[in-house]
Amino acid sequence: MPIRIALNSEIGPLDTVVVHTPGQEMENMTPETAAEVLYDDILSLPLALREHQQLTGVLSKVAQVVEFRTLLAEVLEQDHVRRSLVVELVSLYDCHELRDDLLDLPSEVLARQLIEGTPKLSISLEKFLSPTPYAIPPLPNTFFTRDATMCLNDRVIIGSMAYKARVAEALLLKAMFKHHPDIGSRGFYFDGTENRDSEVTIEGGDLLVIREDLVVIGYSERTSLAGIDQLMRSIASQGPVRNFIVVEIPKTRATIHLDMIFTMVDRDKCVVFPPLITGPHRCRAFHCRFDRGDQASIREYACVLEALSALGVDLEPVPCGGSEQFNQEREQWASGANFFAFGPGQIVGYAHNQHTVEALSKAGFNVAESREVISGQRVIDAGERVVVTIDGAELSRGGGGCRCMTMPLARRELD
Ligand SMILES: NC(=O)NCCC[C@H](N)C(=O)O
Repeated sequence: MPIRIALNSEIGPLDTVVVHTPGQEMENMTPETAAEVLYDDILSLPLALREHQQLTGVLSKVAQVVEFRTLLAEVLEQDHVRRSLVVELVSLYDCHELRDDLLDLPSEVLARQLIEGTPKLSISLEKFLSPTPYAIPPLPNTFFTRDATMCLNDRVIIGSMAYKARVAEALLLKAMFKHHPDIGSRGFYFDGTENRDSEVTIEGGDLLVIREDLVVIGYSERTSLAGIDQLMRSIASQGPVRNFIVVEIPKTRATIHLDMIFTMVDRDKCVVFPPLITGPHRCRAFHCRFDRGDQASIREYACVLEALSALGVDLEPVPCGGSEQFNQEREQWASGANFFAFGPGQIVGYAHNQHTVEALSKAGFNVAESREVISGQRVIDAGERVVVTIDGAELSRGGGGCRCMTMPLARRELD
């Protein structure tokens, strides 16, 4: 399965996507520790798994779906990778006493354990009295494969995570991209794990690839201005991206990333949270263009749709939650604007956001249930506009939707 990184849109027909089926890490938290690991509540793994299987079931019908856990285990077979990753993690969490035990584990067990958490050895009073049973903590956000690394054109971006709870995800994924023998790229546009300057943060939910030369970036709770400036310069110096539209979004829990309020779903359509994208309090957008060197010329627009239109991308907004603000707010909170496109006009999202699904139907999308797509009863025609719905009442309580749970590596060109 050799994979070449190739991604120049949000909606090109999907070839390969990385997902992570949640494991025990999802239940390795208590109500007290949930907030620390960026959860709003504790989740039930069996319920979440059932829903996640609907997502992977649908995507497997149309593309190659690869499990992060498998890729990680494969890359850990290389001794130098295993050694450098383990050393990096025991240093990050100050638990050098675990190094040799970890190095001795079979690759599959080690891969699982690095995600599910490594129990502590109480070799000091501080460790003995520490309230957590873990030396290397579980990574319950791993199933949001979107955020820690990103693909753009034929290269990779390694995120600079805003919270320590997600830093290890970036290290594990970086090892995968750097060393997996079957994954080929032209290298990294940016490596946010290199210089851990706390001012510089970048997460994948804030990066939308519109065209080979055009990217939209959210300036959010998770992605800082310092991060955006560095990222833009680094990408522009390597090309072919020259145009960036930066959208300044509120720094709130409901809007951690831009993809929670804006996702592209077809050549001419996007799903938006109206209060922040089209309404009177819409977020301003800045077109940053790099023509010469690392200096940007910047122009402000009233909103992202205006900025995109000026660059030749006209998108009709479909309102998350329909026409009533009350429903828009409820459904946005439940990841109602967060769709994943597996082809132009072919998207997957949560069934519980009924007003959003209805708005998509009005905008010309057929509605299909994941069960019928997976069983083969419902075949998706080439060129059909369709939203496939999955159950997501449990998954969405982890704080994200279908775009957050998918990291596309390769899409075909749009014609
Ligand atoms: N792209 C996204 O919006 N991802 C959702 C991430 C949710 C996760 N609990 C977090 O707070 O990082």
